[in-house]
Amino acid sequence: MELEVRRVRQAFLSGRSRPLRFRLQQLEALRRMVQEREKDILAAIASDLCKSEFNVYSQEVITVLGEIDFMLENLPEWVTAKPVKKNVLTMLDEAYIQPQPLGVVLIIGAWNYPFVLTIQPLIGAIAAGNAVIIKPSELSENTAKILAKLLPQYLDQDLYIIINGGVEETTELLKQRFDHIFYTGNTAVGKIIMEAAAKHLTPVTLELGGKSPCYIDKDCDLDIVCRRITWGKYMNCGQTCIAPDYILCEASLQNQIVWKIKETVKEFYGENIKESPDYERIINLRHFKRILSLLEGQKIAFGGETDEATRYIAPTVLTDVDPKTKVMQEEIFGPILPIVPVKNVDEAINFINEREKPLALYVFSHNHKLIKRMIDETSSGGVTGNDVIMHFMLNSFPFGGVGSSGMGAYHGKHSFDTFSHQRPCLLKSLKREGANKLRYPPNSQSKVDWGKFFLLKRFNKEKLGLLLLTFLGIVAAVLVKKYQAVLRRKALLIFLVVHRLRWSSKQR
Ligand SMILES: NC(=O)c1ccc[n+]([C@@H]2O[C@H](COP(=O)([O-])OP(=O)(O)OC[C@H]3O[C@@H](n4cnc5c(N)ncnc54)[C@H](O)[C@@H]3O)[C@@H](O)[C@H]2O)c1
Ligand SMILES: CCCCCCCCCCCCCCCCCC=O
Repeated sequence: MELEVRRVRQAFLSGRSRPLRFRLQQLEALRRMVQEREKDILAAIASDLCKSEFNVYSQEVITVLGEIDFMLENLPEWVTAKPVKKNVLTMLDEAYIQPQPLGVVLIIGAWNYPFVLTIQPLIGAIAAGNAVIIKPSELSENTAKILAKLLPQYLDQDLYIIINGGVEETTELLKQRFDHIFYTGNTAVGKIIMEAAAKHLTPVTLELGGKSPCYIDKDCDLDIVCRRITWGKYMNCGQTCIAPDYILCEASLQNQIVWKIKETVKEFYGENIKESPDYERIINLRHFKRILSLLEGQKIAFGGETDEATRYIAPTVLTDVDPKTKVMQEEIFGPILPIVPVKNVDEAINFINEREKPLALYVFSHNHKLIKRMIDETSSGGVTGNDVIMHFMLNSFPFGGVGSSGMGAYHGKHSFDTFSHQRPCLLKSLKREGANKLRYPPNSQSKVDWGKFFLLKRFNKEKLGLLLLTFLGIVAAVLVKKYQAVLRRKALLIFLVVHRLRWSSKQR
C-alpha cells in the first residue's frame, strides 16, 4: 500500500494533473469509458444489486454522464483566479483567490449505488487537479472488478489508481497519509475513518446515513404523496441513503396511507413483486437478517413476505409504531416503512429535533407556510418539499449530511470546492515603502489613530471618491505652487500667440 500511495504522490508532484487541458482530457476519457463500455458497466451493477439495466442507467449512469458534462462546461471558469475586494491597505496590490488541488485524495465508495457513489466524487477530484486512490465497496464486487479493469484503460495510470479489498485492505490504506479522504458509508465506519485521518490531520468528507423522516400533513393530495413516497422508499429495495426512513402523520391518516401505498406498490411492481424487473434484492445475508430483525413485534399493515434464498423482502408498511422499538432506533436501509402517529406538526418537529440530524427530510403539504416552518425549525442534510430523493439530482445543490449524517458536501461546483484549496494570493510591489511606516516599529498613539482611520472607518464608494478628489486637489495645488513662474510665462506666451493669430486673420 505504502509503495502504491508513494507512486501516486510522485505522479501528483510531477505536476501533470494540474493543467486545465489535462483535467479536461481525463474527464473526456472517463466519459468515453462510460459510453464505450456501457454494456459491461450496466451488467456489473445489475448483477450486484439484482437490478434491471434500465434502472442502473437512470439511477446511476445518467447522473455520472450529467456530472462530467457539467464539469467540462464549467471547469475553465472555476479554475481561474478570482479577484477579491480590497481594503485601503491593499488598494494598490493584486489580490485574488486561486483554487489549487489538495494533492492525493482517497475515495472510499459504498455498495448501494456503487457506480455513482464512487465515480461522482472521482469526477470532482480530477476536475480539481488531484491524484486519486479509489477504494470501491467490496460488497458490490462485480462493480469493483469492472472499475479495476476499465479505469486504467482510460485514465492516467499513475495519477488515478484503484485498490480493491475489504476491511483489512482499507485499514491498511488508512494508515497512509492523504491530503483528503472522501468516504461514503455508515456512521460507525465514518468514525473509524475520521480517527485514522486525524493521525495525519487529513481533512475528511463523510457522506453518512441516518433516519430520514417524512412528514405528511393532512392538507395534501394523498394519492400523489403516496406514489412519490412509494417510489423513493422501495427504489433499490429501500437501500438508498436518502430514502424516506419513516412516516410521521396524524393517526387519522394512517389507514388511507397504507391503502394508497399498497395500491401503488401493485401498480409499480405488479401482483407478483418477485417477478418485477423493477424490484431489487437485499445486498447480502447479513443485511437481510438485520432487516428481518426490525420486524419483530411490529404490526405489519401489508408486506412482510421474505425469501432468504434470494434475499427478497417485500415492500412492507408498519403501523402504530412505537418510537422506542428497534426499527426506530437504527437506519432501516431496506423496504420497511414504519408509520409513527403524531398529534400535529409541533409534535412532528419535536420528534425530529429530539433525534440525530438526518441526511434528508421530506414534508408533504399544500400549505407552503407549514413546509417553510418545518425547514426553519429542524435541521437535516437536505430537504425536499412534496417529493422525495429529488434534491440529489440537482447538482447546483451541495449534497451532504449534517451532524451524525455527515460533514462536507459534493456535486457540481461543490465537488470542485471540496477537492480544492482556496488559496488567497496577495501580490505587493516593492515600491511605496513610505506607506508601510505606519505598521513598522516604533508604534505610537498617532500611528494607532491612523490605523483606526484607515482600517476601522467604513469607506463606501462616495467617501473614497471624495477622498480621491481632495487628494487630487492637494496635488494640483502643490504643482501649481511649485511651477507658478513657469506656468505664468507659458500662459503669457499662449495669450500672445492667440492674439497674434487673431490679428493676422483679421488683416486678411
Ligand atoms: N450520504 C451518502 O451519500 C450515502 C450514500 C450511500 C450510503 N450511505 C450510507 O452508508 C450506509 C450503507 O453503506 P455501508 O456502510 O453498508 O457500505 P459499505 O459496507 O460498502 O462500506 C462503505 C465503505 O467502507 C469500507 N469499510 C467498511 N468497514 C470498514 C472498516 N471497519 N474500516 C475501514 N473501512 C471500512 C468498505 O470497504 C466500503 O468501501 C448507510 O448508512 C447509508 O445511509 C450514505
Ligand atoms: C425522464 C427520465 C428521467 C429519469 C431520471 C430518473 C431519476 C432517478 C433518480 C434516482 C436517483 C437515485 C440516486 C440516489 C443516490 C442516493 C445516494 C445514496 O444512497
